[in-house]
Amino acid sequence: HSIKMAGFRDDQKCTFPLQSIQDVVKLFRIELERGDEPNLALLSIVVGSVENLLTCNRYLSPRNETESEQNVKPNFPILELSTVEALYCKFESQIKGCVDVTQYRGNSYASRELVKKTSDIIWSSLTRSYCKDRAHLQTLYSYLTASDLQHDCSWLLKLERVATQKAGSKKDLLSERERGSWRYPILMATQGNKLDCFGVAFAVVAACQILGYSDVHLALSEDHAWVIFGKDGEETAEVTWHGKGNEDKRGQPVCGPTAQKSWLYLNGHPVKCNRHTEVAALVSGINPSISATADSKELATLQQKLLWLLYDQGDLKNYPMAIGNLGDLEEINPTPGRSSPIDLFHQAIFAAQTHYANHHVYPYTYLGGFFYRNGQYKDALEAWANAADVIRKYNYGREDEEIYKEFLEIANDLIPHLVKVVSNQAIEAPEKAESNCLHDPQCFAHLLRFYDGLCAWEEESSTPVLHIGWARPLVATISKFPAKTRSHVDIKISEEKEEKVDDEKNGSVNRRHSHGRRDSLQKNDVKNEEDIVKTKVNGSTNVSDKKAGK
Ligand SMILES: CC1(C)CN=C(N2CCN(c3ncnc4sc(CC(F)F)cc34)CC2)S1
Repeated sequence: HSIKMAGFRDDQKCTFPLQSIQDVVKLFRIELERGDEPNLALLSIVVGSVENLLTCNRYLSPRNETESEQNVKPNFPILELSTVEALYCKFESQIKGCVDVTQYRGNSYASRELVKKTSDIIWSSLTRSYCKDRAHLQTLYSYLTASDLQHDCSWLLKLERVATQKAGSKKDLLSERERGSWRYPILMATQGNKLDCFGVAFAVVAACQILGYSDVHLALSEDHAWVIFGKDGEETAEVTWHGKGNEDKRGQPVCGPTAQKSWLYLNGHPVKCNRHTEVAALVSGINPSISATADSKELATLQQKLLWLLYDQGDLKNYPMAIGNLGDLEEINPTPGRSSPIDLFHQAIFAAQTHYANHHVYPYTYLGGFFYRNGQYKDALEAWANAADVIRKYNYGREDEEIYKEFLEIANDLIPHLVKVVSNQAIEAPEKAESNCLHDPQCFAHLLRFYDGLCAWEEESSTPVLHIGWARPLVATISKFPAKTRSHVDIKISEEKEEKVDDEKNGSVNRRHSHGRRDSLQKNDVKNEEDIVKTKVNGSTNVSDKKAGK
């Protein structure tokens, strides 16, 4: 049956061909500022095309012809409207060809069947087997074009070079524009649909937008993505897989015991996107890495400018990770007149505290990582202790590996390194010993709070967290703090009766006994209040706060 192709509007077309970072930013500005919804499929194809050219296809522009292939420095590809339209129409016809919306006519909200059907279309068209955590698999460009040929791309470039050299005279040199467009049909010819976990979820939302369902939106945790739909976005559905070796739960709602306690689902505090936040997720997902050691500067600059555009529109206000990504980019390449990385990381923390009941870990690890890289070790320990105060709210489950690895690296790699550096400082510059971290009880208090959070995370969990591999670095770290420092940390055992603390972990009321051990009680078996005491850990410094590096 004939499918009506919705071409692009004039204000979208007028920005093509895209030949610079500014052109792409202008297209995004038009999409974001217009009254109607930004077109997720269009923007994903554009970003994916540019990313592919700047990282996989090591774009050669005529000016670089003479330079040897190795140190080619791309400036910016030329992205033709025809290429983007062709890929968009391919996606649109595939989706509209497979979903008979007349079957769902009537209710203006999407149904679970429709969401599952859309997910099945994307899912069943993915290449059989491929490396799922490879880079550059997050956009519709990757889904709609062959990535297999990318490896042969050098063959393609050599073929072109031979062809143009054969042509001899200048006039036969194909213009970059023609060569560029000629190059695409081959990439489109073979199937090669690849997407990563996030890419599948994004593709489902983009497909539902094309089908006219404005209620289907992306829900994002710190390591997973699913969709919300229906009246007030009350319905949830898994649409993609998570991790390795986990059976996918596509079509099922996100609920039940696993979703309530595990970090993977953020205990009911995921980022619930609107169309603008979905554009922010697409931009956050831009991956400038060319190789393990090299990044495309152009692509990083594009990502940074697009994030500032979204920031200025207020679209990052409830998206802590996107603000964190911007902070990382600003650390590498500061934009004059803009917020500092530390300000941005604090804005991400504020967003998590304001919108998500402080249930997100990454805002604190963004900040901790920044302090660590910049040698501000006391602040790093405090940020990591705050991160541990978040994870203590959860039970550790088998799909929480990513955050487990994050804390493992902090505890067994970053903190031991930090402690080695400061103990060398104490030896090399004894006169500065007073401001040294190892002589600051507050640093030791942060360390204890960090480990206490990990212990609390483990309690009542189905899977243990800590093991002997954690103990060795812990002992080494603690023993670097002199007894004098440790003695100044007063662990207050106050006899006052503790307020009931409703720990969101499992609805139980948590109380602390005099030994600081946490013993969670179920709601119904309330113990005798008198033996409940409160323990507080904080460092009282033997130097003024100022000198303690506050
Ligand atoms: C402090 C860190 C270790 C540095 N980067 C971190 N990131 C955390 C993950 N990142 C993200 N940045 C924006 N949005 C999202 S949504 C998502 C889950 C996925 F399944 F959809 C991940 C993620 C970006 C990078 S955490």
